[in-house]
Amino acid sequence: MGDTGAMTSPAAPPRTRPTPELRALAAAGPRRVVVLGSTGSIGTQALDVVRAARALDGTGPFRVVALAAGRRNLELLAEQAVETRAAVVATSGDDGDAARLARLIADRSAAAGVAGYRPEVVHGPGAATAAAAHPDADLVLNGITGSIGLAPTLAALRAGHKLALANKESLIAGGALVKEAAAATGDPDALIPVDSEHSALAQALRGGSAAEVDRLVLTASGGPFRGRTRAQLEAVTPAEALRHPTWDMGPMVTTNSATMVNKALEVLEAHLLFDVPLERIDVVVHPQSVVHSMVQFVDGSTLAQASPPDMRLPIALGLAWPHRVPGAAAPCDWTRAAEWTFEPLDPQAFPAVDLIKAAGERGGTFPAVFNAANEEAVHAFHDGRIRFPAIVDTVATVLGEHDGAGPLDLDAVLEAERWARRRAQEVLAR
Ligand SMILES: NC(=O)C1=CN([C@@H]2O[C@H](COP(=O)(O)OP(=O)(O)OC[C@H]3O[C@@H](n4cnc5c(N)ncnc54)[C@H](OP(=O)(O)O)[C@@H]3O)[C@@H](O)[C@H]2O)C=CC1
Ligand SMILES: CC(=O)[C@@H](O)[C@H](O)COP(=O)(O)O
Ligand SMILES: [Mn+2]
Repeated sequence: MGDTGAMTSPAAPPRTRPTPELRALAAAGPRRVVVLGSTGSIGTQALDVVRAARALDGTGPFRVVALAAGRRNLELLAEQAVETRAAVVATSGDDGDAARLARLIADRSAAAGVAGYRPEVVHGPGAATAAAAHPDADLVLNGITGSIGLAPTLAALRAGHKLALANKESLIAGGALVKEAAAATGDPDALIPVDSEHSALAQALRGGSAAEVDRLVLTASGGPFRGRTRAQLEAVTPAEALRHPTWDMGPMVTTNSATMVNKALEVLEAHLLFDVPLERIDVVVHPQSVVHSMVQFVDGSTLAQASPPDMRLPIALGLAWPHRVPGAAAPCDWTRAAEWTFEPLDPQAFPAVDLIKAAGERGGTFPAVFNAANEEAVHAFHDGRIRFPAIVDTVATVLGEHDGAGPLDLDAVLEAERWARRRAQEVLAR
């Protein structure tokens, strides 16, 4: 067997020089960026990208104008604020959290010799949404987890900003609402995928016209339980579900990878982003996570995007789109033997992809219900209240009871989500 590990382990990205495109981006004034979910996996890697890009030429193509996070890691949020000198720092926490955050920022800025730095600290459930609409921003990176990211997603687009979207749940729940908000900006590049598969697809789609696209093929690592039967999945533990074979991510997306709900969400995400019908979107299991997805064209040609698993690449491309950031991540080492394998998904053990295709065909609020029920079930699994297969079973039960008729507006989505969460809790308690 080839040495797959050597090709896939993220090494330090190579040091390099800015391209003329990136210089032009910086010369036009750096892209002013809001990072939502800055203390999480996507958020911290986004700040790595900003820092590394600055090191390319001393100034850099990005400037952080606002940061937003929850309330769990105010120390890190304060540290990030002092490093980036963001004008606005948002926490979803309460008055006490905001006061503590302001104190942490004051202490750290004094220690860093920038005692005069006093950002506006905003807090509460609407804080990330306010940050997303910051008037000085050009681009918002949404790295929040869950459909709680929908309001910030809509706020960013409605403020006319570009949206680099990692928070796939907001596109799933908001669907046409998010697409309409993106279209209303008048910017064909308003909605930029950051999810690795969709970044790969966006890159491969540069290889032909929309009419020349035959199928989209999303790769899936298969997660920690690849090859298990449904019966074997009954005994798996939360700790095992959090042991992703190739990516280091937050707990929700990691658990979703284990159930294949992540791939299900991504199939619908691809349909919404690229307007390819669901029946022409496939999933293939590729355990090495080096080929991030593929576009098959009508002439039989397939274009794939390949790189060792490292989110800094799609994040950097998302921040600079349509330009590439030199040295964003290490490339494949083509001088060493490697093996890439592909195998079909087992729909009996992992029915989530089939389930979302049916929900996507029904449209309306069905996808929002799928996601909301899943979020509740994932928490129940980690609390030890249900076994692993019950996560997707719960989603199926709640979807089966949903009446999604009616126009799709924000109120309808929020009401459907509330219903789905309530109903999921009842099903989970059985
Ligand atoms: N991680 C990855 O490699 C990938 C992630 N994604 C997607 O990106 C999104 C983020 O994932 P990931 O970074 O792994 O998740 P994490 O759990 O690591 O991070 C989530 C971030 O969101 C913040 N947050 C939570 N609630 C709020 C709120 N109400 N307002 C503002 N911020 C909030 C958290 O802050 P706090 O810590 O204070 O709670 C944290 O900063 C998900 O949608 C995921 O599916 C997609 C592809 C790859
Ligand atoms: C890195 C990324 O984009 C994740 O969404 C990843 O795809 C998860 O891996 P799975 O292929 O196991 O879902
Ligand atoms: Mn992905």
